[in-house]
Amino acid sequence: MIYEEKREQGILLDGIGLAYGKGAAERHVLRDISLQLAPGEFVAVLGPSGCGKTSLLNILAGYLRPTRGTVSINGKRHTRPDPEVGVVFQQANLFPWLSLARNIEFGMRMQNLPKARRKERVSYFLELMGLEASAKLLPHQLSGGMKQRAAIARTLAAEPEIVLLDEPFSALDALTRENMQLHLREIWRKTGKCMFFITHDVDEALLLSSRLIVMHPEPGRVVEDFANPLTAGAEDQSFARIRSNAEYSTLREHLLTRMDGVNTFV
Ligand SMILES: Nc1ncnc2c1ncn2[C@@H]1O[C@H](COP(=O)(O)OP(=O)(O)OP(=O)(O)O)[C@@H](O)[C@H]1O
Repeated sequence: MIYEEKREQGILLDGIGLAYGKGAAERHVLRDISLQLAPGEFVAVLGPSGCGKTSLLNILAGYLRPTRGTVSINGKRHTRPDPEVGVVFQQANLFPWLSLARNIEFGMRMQNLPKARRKERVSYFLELMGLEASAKLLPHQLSGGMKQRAAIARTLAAEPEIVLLDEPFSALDALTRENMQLHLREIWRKTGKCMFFITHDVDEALLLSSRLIVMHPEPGRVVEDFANPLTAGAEDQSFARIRSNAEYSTLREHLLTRMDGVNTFV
């Protein structure tokens, strides 16, 4: 019984396959992807362009129906977008007519959470993101990094089971990006959410994740899935310290080869 309860926790992808098009135009984009994602995991997903990372994220989000297989969340079939899955995109996509605080509150309003609870959570996330002083500003008055922090706060405030992030920092400059990475790590540690984080940046994946997944294309499939030894039990280490770990460059090279050398490793 205990085993049953444990087995049902988290997100389960079972035999996911996806084809776009029909007949002669049919293209198999994902094949037989089975993954179990546990609460509290930070999963970085790497892979060459076109290997199906975003398609997989869209299936997890409930935006796209797989051709084969199922997605379940805590034992319940997941087939359409719902508040259990939060999504953060490359561009912040804030509502331009709402203040930063109102943007963060938006998902909670949709869920009809009581006003006092909404207020409390907006304050919590404004503080967590270091955005208290900007609560009343409109999106066009914010920097790129602030907008993306607000977008992450808006997603988390709706209390999803899992947060899907599709290259959320790729539009930011290097300094803002590193700040955002630190913020995200802090938020992940404080909230204990499962993060499913797509990136092209091997360093970002190594610094942030607790688990690393590499996909290969045609059709998209998982070819590597392992716990990140650099961050295990060291989540509060500085990035410089993680980078100075003797294993860092070996692992980095390995991932780069796996991402690049698709033909060598198939
Ligand atoms: N709506 C669609 N119709 C047909 N083909 C599609 C569609 N969306 C994606 N594809 C194709 O599916 C494959 C996987 O695309 P996807 O965007 O999931 O890959 P990706 O790994 O996220 O790529 P990138 O890293 O460049 O964002 C690509 O070959 C793409 O051209």
